[in-house]
Amino acid sequence: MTAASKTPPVVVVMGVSGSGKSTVGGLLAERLGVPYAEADDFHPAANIAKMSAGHPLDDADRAPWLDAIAEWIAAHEGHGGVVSCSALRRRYRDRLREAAPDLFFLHLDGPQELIAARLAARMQHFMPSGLLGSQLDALERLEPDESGAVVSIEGGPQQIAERALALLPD
Ligand SMILES: Nc1ncnc2c1ncn2[C@@H]1O[C@H](COP(=O)(O)OP(=O)(O)OP(=O)(O)O)[C@@H](O)[C@H]1O
Ligand SMILES: O=C(O)[C@H](O)[C@@H](O)[C@H](O)[C@H](O)CO
Repeated sequence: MTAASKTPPVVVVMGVSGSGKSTVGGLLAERLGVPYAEADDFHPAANIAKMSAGHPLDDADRAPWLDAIAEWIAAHEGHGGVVSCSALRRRYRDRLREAAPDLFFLHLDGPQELIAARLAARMQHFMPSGLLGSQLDALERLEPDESGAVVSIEGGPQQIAERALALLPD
């Protein structure tokens, strides 16, 4: 198969709030020439209200949100796409893989202090930086049988996107 005829992957850019999913996900989609979706756009209004009020989501809150993201993923399988989605727990990723078994997860990972500093500097976003602790508590890292890779969030967005591109499957 030539490179040109290769099917582009569907990639989930995962990680805790403030790890740079939206920033890097958008750049990655641009570089791959595939559609991009922001997982926050799939939340029911009640979820946004809950997080805005400083409360972490639970599994039940996340279920309809994951269903909607899974639908987007299924529609893009075979064509390619990038979606930013925290996908913190293994069972959330299992849910998304039901839509596309070959889904590739890029986990944006870095020191808590760096993420906290980026959140503190972020303006006009509904997610309170105080929820970072609960996000880190919920995080279950990629397991060896999961298709994916860990990307360091050190450096600038373009540098991280380059790093991420190099980790995508051939
Ligand atoms: N590599 C970087 N260097 C400096 N600042 C960055 C970098 N990546 C992202 N940022 C900034 O850090 C903040 C968090 O990034 P971003 O919103 O992309 O994270 P996120 O994981 O999508 O967060 P959330 O899940 O809460 O939506 C933003 O203000 C963004 O501009
Ligand atoms: O699983 C979750 O708790 C949510 O997806 C959060 O991660 C937020 O949506 C996001 O981080 C805020 O932008």
